[in-house]
Amino acid sequence: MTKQNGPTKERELILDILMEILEYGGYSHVVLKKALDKHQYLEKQNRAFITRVVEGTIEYLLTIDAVIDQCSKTKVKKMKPVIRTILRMSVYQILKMDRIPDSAVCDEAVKLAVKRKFHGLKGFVNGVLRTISREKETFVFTDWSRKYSMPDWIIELWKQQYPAETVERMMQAFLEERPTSVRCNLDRASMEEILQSLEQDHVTVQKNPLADHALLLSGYDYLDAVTAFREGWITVQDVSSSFVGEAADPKPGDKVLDVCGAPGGKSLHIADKLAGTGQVVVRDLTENKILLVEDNIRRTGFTNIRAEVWDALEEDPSWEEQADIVIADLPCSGLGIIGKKPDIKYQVTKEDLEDLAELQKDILSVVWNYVKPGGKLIYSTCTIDHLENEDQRNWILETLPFEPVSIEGAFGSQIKEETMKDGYIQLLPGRYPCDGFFISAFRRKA
Ligand SMILES: C[S@@+](CC[C@H](N)C(=O)[O-])C[C@H]1O[C@@H](n2cnc3c(N)ncnc32)[C@H](O)[C@@H]1O
Repeated sequence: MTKQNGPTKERELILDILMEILEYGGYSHVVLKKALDKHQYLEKQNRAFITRVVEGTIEYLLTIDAVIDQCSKTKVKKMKPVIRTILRMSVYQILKMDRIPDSAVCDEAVKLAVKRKFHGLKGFVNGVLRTISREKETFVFTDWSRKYSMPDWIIELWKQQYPAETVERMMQAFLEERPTSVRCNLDRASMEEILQSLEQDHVTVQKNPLADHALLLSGYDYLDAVTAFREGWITVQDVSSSFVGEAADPKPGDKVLDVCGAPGGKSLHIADKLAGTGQVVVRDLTENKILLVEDNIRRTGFTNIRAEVWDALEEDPSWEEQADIVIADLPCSGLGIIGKKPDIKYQVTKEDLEDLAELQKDILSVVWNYVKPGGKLIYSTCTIDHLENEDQRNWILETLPFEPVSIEGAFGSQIKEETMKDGYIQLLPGRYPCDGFFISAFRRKA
């Protein structure tokens, strides 16, 4: 680690990144990626340290704040934003990173406070952190909100919908370390070629237990430096999300419309499955989103896919009854991907769920008519919440001219749920080693 009189560069960066996320509402994955891209000169281990402390502090924020509040007269909410951020990132290191001596964490925190012109508060920072370090074995929370750092309203919502053990397992799973989940573009390269290339780049690879087309990667620095990624042989996509392509099960020559498709994960998978035949059109709301899709199309090199800006709420008569498959992977609350994007649990509100459910219905009311009679509609979300999932499926069956299509066996032998014969599944973290995801498949009645 780069040592200097002031705080280390890495800790200054962590402070800046966390300030942007926790005080100004930035998305953790976006802010972190931007910072790491800008500081590519940092060594791999320092970049890994930054990522771990930023992600960990956000994941455990409610637990960390409860610990600080127990040991400080001034409560976290009343503290100066810079000071509370220094304390939060330091408490994460004290509680969760054994290899760093607590005394070093305290010293660095004091240096950070001084560097950010809070000389007068260095005694306070030092005092709070030394107390926490001394008493750390005593912080045992039994209530789920502080134990798993989950807002009460989300716990209550899930407890109304699932058995308590399922909810607890889910929250435990969200806090587990996750390698990067990638899907292999098997029309671009064979699994053998991909594995060989990853090995040459010294990437640690595990087979994904849930699907033959998916791998779990770790031990790399940036993805852009991994040959298999640069060549477009792999795409970052959770295995649960790749099941949308499996449920769609496109046939050679199919015409597919993905109405809310950036950055293109599901569409690229379908383009891969179509093996150069058919046509996939990916739409999203803004030019910036479509640029992301186009980057991915360029990188993967598929020629049977294109992207365009289109508001899914706006009817497009040119697509009426034209699509063999419509993918409606709609905007949702994202409660299933809290493990990857932990800031979601603090940002989403109960009202958001209701607004999103309305938006999903509004979009579905337009896009269903693009499916040709006998064609398929796939409705999916990356959330865990009946209002956006099972209730929407029921609404589709009651309101639109669709019937369920069985997805039994569609995701390989490891995924078995009773509901699959009725054309839907709610994947739950903790039950399966993947994100929380909802997929439902329908056929338009002739
Ligand atoms: C869940 S994400 C899609 C992820 C994508 N299917 C994938 O696999 O990469 C939902 C997308 O819907 C887009 N979106 C939201 N409102 C929209 C609208 N009215 N029309 C088109 N796209 C919209 C968002 O910009 C976002 O990219």
